[in-house]
Amino acid sequence: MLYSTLTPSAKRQALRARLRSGELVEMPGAFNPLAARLIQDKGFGGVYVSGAVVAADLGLPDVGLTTLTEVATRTGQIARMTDLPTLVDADTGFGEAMNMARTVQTLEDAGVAGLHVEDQVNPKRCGHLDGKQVVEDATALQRVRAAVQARRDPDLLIMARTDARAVLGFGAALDRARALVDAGADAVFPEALTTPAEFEAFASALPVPVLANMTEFGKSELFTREQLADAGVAIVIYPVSLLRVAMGAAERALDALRAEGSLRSQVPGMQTRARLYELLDYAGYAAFDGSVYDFTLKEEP
Ligand SMILES: C[C@](O)(C(=O)O)[C@H](CC(=O)O)C(=O)O
Ligand SMILES: [Mg+2]
Repeated sequence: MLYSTLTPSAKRQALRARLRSGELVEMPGAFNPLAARLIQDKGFGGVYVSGAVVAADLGLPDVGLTTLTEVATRTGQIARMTDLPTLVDADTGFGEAMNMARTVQTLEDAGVAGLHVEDQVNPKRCGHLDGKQVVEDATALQRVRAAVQARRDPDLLIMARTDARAVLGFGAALDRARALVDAGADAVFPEALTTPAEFEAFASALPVPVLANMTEFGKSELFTREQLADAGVAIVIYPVSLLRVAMGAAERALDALRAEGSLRSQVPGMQTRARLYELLDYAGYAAFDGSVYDFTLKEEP
């Protein structure tokens, strides 16, 4: 009950150990704190907090409109719900060097195990859309140096994302990734690579873990965990997937309600009350103090 049983520092150490083991870490994106619980329950290695999802949740496009406070608040709510390490999308750091320093410390306080900062020009956009731009080398490196310098916990994973592949080409993206690692990045997120061979080239050329972004409807095909592990990828994120699944289901249910006048036909696809209570650990609360809340369940159909 009340969730995370581990300190942020223990989760950071666990992520680092897991990365050292060489085993691929799969991180579905949690669109809310409860989803983080589900991700843990299903045996995944980490939870991702997507900038696109935080924005979409607020009804905003992913074009740098969300504020550090909004992202950090949501991230803290998600991270405290799970014992898994949380990796958060820090976009471009919400400004340049000084803002980056504040961003890192604020997200560190929110309990994340790691964060990624990218080299897009502001206003940023989804890395799988056309027309994005990247900053000069000097600015990109300064962002990473500022992030690394600002962290207080040396185990906080600072990941550099480069969007250069789609803008400057493969070779330039790899050069930039090498420079970002020299600037202190603990891991690299090469955005919008197109083939497993490209992931393999990054993973073998860089001395740090490499992340693959398996976002749907983007520029990368949806490679399997085996393909990514064979390519030497260390972390895979499914950033917006659960939001897409949930919103797809919500839309179908609303259509059914319009058409049928009740949700009866939709009940078999719903998470049951019992399963919801299990995820929320009602039993733990009742055991902690039965006088605070006692509950009984009706039989599920
Ligand atoms: C990973 C990403 O940065 C995110 O915010 O989740 C997005 C995902 C998406 O828009 O599909 C991205 O830029 O790839
Ligand atoms: Mg993003």
